[in-house]
Amino acid sequence: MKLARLNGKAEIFYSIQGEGKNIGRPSIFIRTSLCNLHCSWCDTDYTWNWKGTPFHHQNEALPGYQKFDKAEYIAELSIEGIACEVVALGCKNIVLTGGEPLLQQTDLLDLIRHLRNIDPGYWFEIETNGTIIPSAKFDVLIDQYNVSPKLANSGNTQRIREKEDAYNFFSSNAKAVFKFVVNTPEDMEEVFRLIRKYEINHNKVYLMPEGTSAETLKQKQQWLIEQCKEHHFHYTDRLHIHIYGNKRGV
Ligand SMILES: Nc1nc2[nH]cc(C(=O)O)c2c(=O)[nH]1
Ligand code: SF4
Ligand SMILES: [Mg+2]
Repeated sequence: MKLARLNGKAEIFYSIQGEGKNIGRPSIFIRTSLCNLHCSWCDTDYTWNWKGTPFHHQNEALPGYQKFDKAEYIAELSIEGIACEVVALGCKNIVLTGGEPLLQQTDLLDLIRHLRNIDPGYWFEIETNGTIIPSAKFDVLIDQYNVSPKLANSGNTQRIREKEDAYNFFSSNAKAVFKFVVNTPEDMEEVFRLIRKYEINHNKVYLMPEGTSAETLKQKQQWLIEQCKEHHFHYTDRLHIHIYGNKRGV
């Protein structure tokens, strides 16, 4: 399957879950390549912003930014190869992320089965943008969906970012929690519209500030926490940014 490539190696790393419901929990991250969305602030643009594509990313404003060479930034690995690295890292909590990992759900299904054959105690959570419905076979094997639906602030059109069937699937799935990436107070109007439309329980909602530096996260913390208190949402920070900064593979 196609994983993101980091320093010549597939991006599989051992860290702590930095966001959401399981924040702070030691976890192995498996980062798939490819995404069906193109968020302007995406911190993993090396999984989709290929040379020759028309997509825009905010880093294009920075001097020296270049779109990515697809062949260079994708690592093709076998299920056995990935499992071998995971076993060597020795942790049983696995975070499947991307990119959009559900684009490769057939391969992920094989990977989950393979690892559970080795040890039934493996835990699998998946970070998804909530636009793709998992198959019934995939659904029975996954332990938790961390659904991060994208808002207008991502730069994606509503048609591609808001898939009604997928929203309805996740909002009625007991294993799903929702993580909204919020940039300005104005974004909250859209969050409320989505929560009402898809009848998402406030107790399953996490609000996370957008940002790839401790300073940016801090600036948005105060008013976001007030929103959480008022509407009974959870606040989630991005712990790995505070600990490691905006680095890959952490
Ligand atoms: N430590 C850490 N926690 C994370 N939670 C979600 C991540 C992601 O990139 O999907 C992520 C990540 O990249 N690193
Ligand atoms: S959905 Fe996630 S991986 Fe895809 S472009 Fe947006 S932030 Fe990046
Ligand atoms: Mg990340």
